[in-house]
Amino acid sequence: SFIKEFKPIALEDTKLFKPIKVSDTNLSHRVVLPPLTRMRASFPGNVPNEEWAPEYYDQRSKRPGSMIITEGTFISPQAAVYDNAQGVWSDKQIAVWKKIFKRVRNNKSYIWPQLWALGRQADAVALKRDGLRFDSPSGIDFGGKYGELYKKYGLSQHILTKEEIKQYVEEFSTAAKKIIDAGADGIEIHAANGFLLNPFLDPISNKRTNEYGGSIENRSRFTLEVVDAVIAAVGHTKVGIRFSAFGTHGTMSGGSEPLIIAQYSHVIGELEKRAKEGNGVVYIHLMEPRVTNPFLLEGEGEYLDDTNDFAYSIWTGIIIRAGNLALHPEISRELSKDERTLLAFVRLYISNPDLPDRLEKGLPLNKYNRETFYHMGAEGYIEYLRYNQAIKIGYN
Ligand SMILES: COC(=O)/C=C(\C#N)c1ccc(F)cc1
Repeated sequence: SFIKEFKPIALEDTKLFKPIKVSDTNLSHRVVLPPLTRMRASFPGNVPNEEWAPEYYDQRSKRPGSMIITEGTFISPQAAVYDNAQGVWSDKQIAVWKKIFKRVRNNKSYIWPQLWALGRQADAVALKRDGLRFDSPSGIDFGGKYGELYKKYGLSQHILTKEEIKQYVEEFSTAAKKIIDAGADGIEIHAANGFLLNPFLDPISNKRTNEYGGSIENRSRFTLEVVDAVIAAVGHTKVGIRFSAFGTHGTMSGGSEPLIIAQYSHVIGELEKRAKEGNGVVYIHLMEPRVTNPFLLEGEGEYLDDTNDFAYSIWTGIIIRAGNLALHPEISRELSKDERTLLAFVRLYISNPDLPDRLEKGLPLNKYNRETFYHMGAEGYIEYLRYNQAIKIGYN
């Protein structure tokens, strides 16, 4: 059914529906599908769901010139400790990715897999079962539901050595090369939401005193080494990166850390320096402070004391902004006034495969069901209806 208590506003007169060139891609609109894990990959093997994933991405890229960033996608087995999320390291995985890319390309749209490594947020049961490392920057006890689970399984955090950090850098660049060679239009480095790179960026979790910690520059090093290695592997025109400066998911500081804007200003400044040398990433993708934790419900845990505006005075390229926007069209209208801003909508794009058309015309939106975000099933993945299909069966 449609969301009742929400009055859609047509955004067709905004820049959101003005074409924009993003690196080698020609977008016909600026509504982006950002990453959200869907837990439909098969285990063992972390293979994308061959039956449903091509359909899922085909449905959401139907409007030619759309930009899709995929569900988080693991770079290696050590990075991959959620059984039903997909990876890019094996031939079996690549074979299904090629099917996905073909469907999106047939729609004349573009797809950017998000490259992911779990670090501190790996699943304790799987870590124990597979005898994998529970990787972290400094082994700081971070409590929460994760903390208890790790203790229950007798897991202690492994403080990454410099060699292991280099290994991860290598895995990011190898994964990027593989997935670009398989036909992706670009890749997004996941440096957000408390996963591998994020705890290195955050003083709450990174207490290292060697070159990977102890200062804003040193906390940025791992992320920037990944950026440089991926750019060296696939070229700067195919690389984006996602940050959640104000995020608290995974027991990150969020806005309570006075240094957090300085920290991200430094990283983004380093990206801008590379751009000025003709070797910069294509875009930076920022989670809005309004959404501090993707698992909280609308309006819960909002952080409204700061904005991502700081990034605009540092980074001069494309900025993608994501965070509870579809239900705030007045905010989308405001943010889209900026010439280089793309807006990402994940929950409503999941339940509205034709979301760009609906936002353009101010059409009612299908409700989404959180229960099926992360659950193995076609329901909640490929069964949501396009507007005309919904009307035909009597949605109101
Ligand atoms: C893929 O990028 C993410 O940030 C994923 C998650 C977050 N936050 C995520 C989604 C579903 C889960 F079950 C665990 C983590």
